Amino acid sequence: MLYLVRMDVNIPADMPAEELARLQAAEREYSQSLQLDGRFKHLWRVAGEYANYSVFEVSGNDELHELLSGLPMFRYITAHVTPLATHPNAVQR
Ligand SMILES: O=C(O)C[C@H]1C=CC(=O)O1
Repeated sequence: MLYLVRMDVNIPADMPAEELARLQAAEREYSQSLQLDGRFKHLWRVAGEYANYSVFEVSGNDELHELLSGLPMFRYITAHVTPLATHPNAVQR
């Protein structure tokens, strides 16, 4: 199944810079491992916001939840999940 996920990231203003750098490095490593194994299909920054739109291809809700809750930044992320279905007018490429 395909899911569109908007993630809004809210890092506490008082988080020490070293802790933030460690968190961002862990996030990159985890995120890129999912991109490389093919389950994290797209990752786009929302221009001007600390937010992203992501597309995941996974077996279903449980696997999506497992991946999202594994994000090192999960506790600082508000995620809005939209399941995607096939549009009948979409040109198959
Ligand atoms: O948008 C962000 O920076 C948070 C995040 C979620 C996946 C990822 O690689 O970074």
